[in-house]
Amino acid sequence: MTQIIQTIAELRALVRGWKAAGESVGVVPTMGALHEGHLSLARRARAECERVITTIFVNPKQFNNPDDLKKYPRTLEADAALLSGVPVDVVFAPGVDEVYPDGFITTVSVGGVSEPLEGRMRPGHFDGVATVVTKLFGMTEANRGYFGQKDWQQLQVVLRLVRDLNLPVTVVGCETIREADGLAMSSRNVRLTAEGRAVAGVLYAAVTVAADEIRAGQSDRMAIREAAEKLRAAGFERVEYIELRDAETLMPSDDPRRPRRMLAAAWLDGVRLIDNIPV
Ligand SMILES: Nc1ncnc2c1ncn2[C@@H]1O[C@H](COP(=O)(O)OP(=O)(O)OP(=O)(O)O)[C@@H](O)[C@H]1O
Ligand SMILES: CC(C)(CO)[C@@H](O)C(=O)[O-]
Ligand code: BAL
Repeated sequence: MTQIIQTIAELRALVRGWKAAGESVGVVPTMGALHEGHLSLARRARAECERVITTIFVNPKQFNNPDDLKKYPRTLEADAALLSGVPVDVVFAPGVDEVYPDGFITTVSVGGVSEPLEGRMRPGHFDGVATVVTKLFGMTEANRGYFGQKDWQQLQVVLRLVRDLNLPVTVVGCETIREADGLAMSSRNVRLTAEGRAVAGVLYAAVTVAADEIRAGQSDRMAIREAAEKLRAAGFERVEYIELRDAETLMPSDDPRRPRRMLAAAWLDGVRLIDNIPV
């Protein structure tokens, strides 16, 4: 049976019982509006941990754009129903005041890997993510934390955070789940118009071709320029970035011996889509 819990005190009491019985705990942090991508994380946690907590919290501290926060889909009942099908043990859905009570002043800020790409386009975003993820690890006492590769830079930030602060949690990066046309599943996809949705798969297709070309020896710049042109031709109104980076540090990389990643962000229909693939 999946239980919905909204207070930290109740969550702690439950976790204390599990830990006393020697059970392992997995946490799947989300902002709700769940889709198959989230459920794949929850199923992996279910397979690997004795107890599973999915957190649903639209974290105001990681939104640099107030309109984005206001428009973020909120579907708690439907989310809880999907999670009871996994099933997870607990849906932890605290209110904003529970997570950030009066007087809250601490910020966790990861340097380096937080700075480029998403960090540059969304100032303060990764401080908000690092702060809330640190709190969620503390509240849930999780042994394992599950994160999607769709948010590749976020995954690297969390890995760095856990290493730097010696947090007793293993971070598990899970494969990106895609729609049939390659579009990475994302809660924000519901905001696309039918016309936008029909061309959104071009983002994944264009970076896939660029990565193939780079592997075949074409210059990075040329391959990336072609990908950006394909997006504009398909109707994307703005390409924020398409970059080839070191997969771990997210710094520019022309060393093919290190794992590299192509990462992209582009606007379609007023919706900001992101994607990334290995090169
Ligand atoms: N398509 C996906 N495949 C795998 N993991 C995913 C996918 N989409 C989201 N996740 C992961 O689920 C977790 C929660 O993400 P979040 O609630 O922000 O959902 P989202 O769909 O990414 O929403 P957003 O529109 O904010 O990007 C994150 O670790 C994220 O990487
Ligand atoms: C990890 C996370 C739940 C922290 O708010 C969020 O950034 C997300 O949904 O990816
Ligand atoms: N999915 C990552 C969290 C965010 O976009 O705010």
